Amino acid sequence: MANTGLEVKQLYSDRDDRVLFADLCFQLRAGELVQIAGPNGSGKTSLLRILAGLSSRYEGEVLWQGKSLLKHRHEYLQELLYIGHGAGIKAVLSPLENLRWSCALRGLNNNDDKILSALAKVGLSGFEEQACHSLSAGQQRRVNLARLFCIPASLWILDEPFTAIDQRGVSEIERWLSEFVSEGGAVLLTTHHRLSFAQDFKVVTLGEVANV
Ligand SMILES: Nc1ncnc2c1ncn2[C@@H]1O[C@H](COP(=O)(O)OP(=O)(O)OP(=O)(O)O)[C@@H](O)[C@H]1O
Repeated sequence: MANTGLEVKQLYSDRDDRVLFADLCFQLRAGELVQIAGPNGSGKTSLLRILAGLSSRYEGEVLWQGKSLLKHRHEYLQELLYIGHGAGIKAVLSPLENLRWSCALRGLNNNDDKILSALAKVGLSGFEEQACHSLSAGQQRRVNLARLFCIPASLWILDEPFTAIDQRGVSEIERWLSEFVSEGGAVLLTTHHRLSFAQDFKVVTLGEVANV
């Protein structure tokens, strides 16, 4: 099959002599969502960073559309939208400026109409030109999430996308994920929240770590 999405084959990674995961195998196809689950410190963020092309601390293979991520990194990154668990925005810039910057990194210039409609979609109408440091934690998170709607991608990798988001916002994000998947997008995410998702989805659970 030509379009095989993301394939993780026999992935191994460790930190400070502690194995985070070994022989990890799973596949994420177009039109699917996979949740990476596991307790604090089990390696979810480490895995997502590897799959976002930000870390090479691993052994094994990661393929996108059947091609090695290592050999076709640039091509892969053009199709990927990664939102990490940090704020991911520059506090001194406004939402509009932050998103202009994100879009420009993908070669998308003169994209203000799309950016403004993305900001409206995430509930930030009226805050477009206010410095991000003066926004609430949830609003800052929403600035980051607005990237979903102004940067085209076929794979979303999202690390704790619901952090700091209110209850209504969580349902909205779940709906956005569901719509993206229905349109053939692929989503890989971590969350400690119990996902309420319209379609079936897979859960890949990373190993237990010390109980606290
Ligand atoms: N930059 C780093 N330097 C050293 N150790 C690190 C670093 N980043 C992560 N680790 C270690 O790797 C392990 C896995 O961390 P990771 O952030 O991937 O876990 P996680 O499953 O995402 O946790 P959480 O649910 O708390 O977000 C932890 O033991 C952590 O201490």
